[in-house]
Amino acid sequence: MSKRKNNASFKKSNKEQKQHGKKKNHAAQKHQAKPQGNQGNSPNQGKKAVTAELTCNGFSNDGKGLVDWEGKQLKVPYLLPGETAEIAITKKGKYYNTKLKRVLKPSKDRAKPPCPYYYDCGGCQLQHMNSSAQDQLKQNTVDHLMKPFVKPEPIMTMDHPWDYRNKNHMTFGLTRNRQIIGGLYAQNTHRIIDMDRCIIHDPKADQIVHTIKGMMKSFKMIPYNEDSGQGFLRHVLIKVGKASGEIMVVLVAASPIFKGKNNFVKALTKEHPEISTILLNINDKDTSMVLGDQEKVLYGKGTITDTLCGMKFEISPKSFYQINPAQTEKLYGRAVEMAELTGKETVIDAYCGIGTIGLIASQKAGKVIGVELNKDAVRDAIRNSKRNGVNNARFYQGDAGEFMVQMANHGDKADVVILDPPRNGSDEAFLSSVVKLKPKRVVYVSCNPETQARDMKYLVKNGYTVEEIQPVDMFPQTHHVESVAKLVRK
Ligand SMILES: C[S@@+](CC[C@H](N)C(=O)[O-])C[C@H]1O[C@@H](n2cnc3c(N)ncnc32)[C@H](O)[C@@H]1O
Repeated sequence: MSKRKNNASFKKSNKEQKQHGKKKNHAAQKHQAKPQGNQGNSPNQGKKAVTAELTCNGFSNDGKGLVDWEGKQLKVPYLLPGETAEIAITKKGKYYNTKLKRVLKPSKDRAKPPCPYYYDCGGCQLQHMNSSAQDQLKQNTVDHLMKPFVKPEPIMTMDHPWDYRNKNHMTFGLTRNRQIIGGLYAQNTHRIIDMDRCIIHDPKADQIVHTIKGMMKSFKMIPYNEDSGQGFLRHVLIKVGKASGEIMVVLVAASPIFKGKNNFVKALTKEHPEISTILLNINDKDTSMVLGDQEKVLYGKGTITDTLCGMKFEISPKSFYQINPAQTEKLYGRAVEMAELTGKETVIDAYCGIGTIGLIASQKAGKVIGVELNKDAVRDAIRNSKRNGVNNARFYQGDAGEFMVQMANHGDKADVVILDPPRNGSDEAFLSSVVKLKPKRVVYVSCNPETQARDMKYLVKNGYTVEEIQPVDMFPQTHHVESVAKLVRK
């Protein structure tokens, strides 16, 4: 983003920050009877809105209600199937922006969002639905996408679908009258919503952020300003070992010069003796990425450890670790079951992160080969292998696709391939090499069933059958859903 663009958005942000309290109360008064939507199919381009009374006839995969209007299907945030509502529609060119003005006939699935920031934040998309309706929506999403393969199993749900996130990051800023605020961004903006609690975060993590926010003034820690490039503290990232109770605090700053750091660390750990480690991460780039390249340990060992499926895992600040460990145990349990290991197999754990799935599978396999792009995560995986006394697993750093191409070219063998790629799925280099390697089983773990279905279509065209699909609710209150599938060679 250019500086010029940043400046323009800052002016808007300041104005929005000033109006925020007023606007929020207004929405809170209204939302029970008249849910407010503020995100549509396109940016609102300022044309006069038409209000239409429409009935919702379905759901989009991202949790919005679908309505038909003038021969078009439009998405309406916060609208539920079966509901009739007044909807403001703005059209410019071929784009439409919709806003839910008033629900005239509410659905029995409608719930009052417990979070006061829900309609402003956008981090969650489904708090206006009760739990069983959320489960049904995710089930329907996976069922629909997996129709060409096999009927998915019932979704594995979470008993207490709150407080589950073991990782959070909050951003800091200044209001016009130079009060420090901190919280999450409002949806589709870089405007900070000043908040002390996000009800899907680990509560302890939010308490630590609240303490830091309170300490910033006395330590003269100025929040970083994206537009001017001035200031020090950009974000605080917290990782919590839900089983171990260990906590990592990462202070993300624009500069390595941290005056008073020893006193700051002393004061923070005095207030929160449960903190295991504190790091300073330097991010001096004009970027929306949270973490920069350099980091320095200020307190403790720089990593935390957590227990998952009976094994211990060390986690670095930049390594991926599943954000909902209670549901991850269910997910990994099904993945290992689907791998049908007898103790002899060579298993590839592709996109392995800190080695979690591969190391858990290693107890039932002949040999595990893990591959991962992030070098910190690979270092963690190797350490985790030693820590758990595993001697039949090897981990390599590199692109999973290139690694598999090399394996296929060398004529290497694999009995089972487990893959767990990022949201955009795998690539043809990887999938075509799987086909060449001819593993008996492929276990595909995914946080995006859309790309999972796309990739499985390729494997099915090239000699595999999908035998089982298990959806897991790893991200309650949001529209995201995880799914694991078992494919076997015909
Ligand atoms: C969804 S995470 C899964 C990690 C791990 N399996 C777990 O359950 O914790 C995806 C991982 O893929 C890694 N990754 C992203 N692109 C990659 C690539 N091209 N090759 C190898 N690994 C990649 C990311 O760094 C991340 O650790």
